[in-house]
Amino acid sequence: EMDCVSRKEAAQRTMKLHPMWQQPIAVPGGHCQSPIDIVVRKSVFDSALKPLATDYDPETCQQIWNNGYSFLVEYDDSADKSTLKGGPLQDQFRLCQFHFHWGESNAWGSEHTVDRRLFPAELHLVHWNSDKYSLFEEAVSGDNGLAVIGVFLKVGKRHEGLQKLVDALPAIRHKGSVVEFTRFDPACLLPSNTEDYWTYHGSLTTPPLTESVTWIVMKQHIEVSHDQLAVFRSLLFTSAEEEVQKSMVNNFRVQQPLCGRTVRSSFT
Ligand SMILES: NS(=O)(=O)c1ccc(NCc2ccco2)cc1
Ligand SMILES: [Zn+2]
Repeated sequence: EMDCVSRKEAAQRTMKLHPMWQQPIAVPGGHCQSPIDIVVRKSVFDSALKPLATDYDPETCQQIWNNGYSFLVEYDDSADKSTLKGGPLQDQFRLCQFHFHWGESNAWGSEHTVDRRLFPAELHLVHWNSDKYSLFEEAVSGDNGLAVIGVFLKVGKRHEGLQKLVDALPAIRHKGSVVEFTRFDPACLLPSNTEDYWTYHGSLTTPPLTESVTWIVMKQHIEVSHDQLAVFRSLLFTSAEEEVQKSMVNNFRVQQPLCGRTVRSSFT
């Protein structure tokens, strides 16, 4: 059972187990960190939780790039065009980007787990509270600033909507590369059932690890093919100039202590 460890211990765990971060990370407060293991039988049903209301405009899709942690598809969030409301949220949130986390094998790769079950990958759709803030950067460290939808990926049939994105990846193999990427509707990456989810208060899972996130983790996964996932693994952590190239795999953070938080479910 993961106890609520000291910040030092948590930082040591993160650093030791997670080669991606060499420098120790002093997390702000550190008792609402993500990801977590979702213990289904300990989640609390809340009948007030509404279905997710996403309203994404594919015309706001701008570019896809390799930031050295994952690859991001970025959206124009200068107006309320691609929005998320409903679910556990009281305010309106704007989509700014989505990205994934995955493993070197199909046996692991997700950040959240469900009753300790690992998935080969996890999609994060990142939104910020445009009722309270005027920029993502402000919302990152603000109260109730962010809402991230997590969707688990399983290996199975080919995901037709994902293929346009997979085809763009060879052009951004190295850290820092960017290509134009337009008219992509991220709604195609959501499961058919957007009523059933778990929600809890947590953090970003990469630096700055700020605890401003309302997490919404979908119960239903999406399926992608083995070959599509293999293209994710062809990306590199390293930039073109670096002599030693490192495959972009295992870009997930280890589970963090729940520290007494309640995970609510929108379904029984
Ligand atoms: N994996 S995730 O969904 O929790 C996530 C989402 C977004 C960022 N952004 C990090 C950032 C950039 C500028 C300020 O902050 C980091 C992590
Ligand atoms: Zn993420």
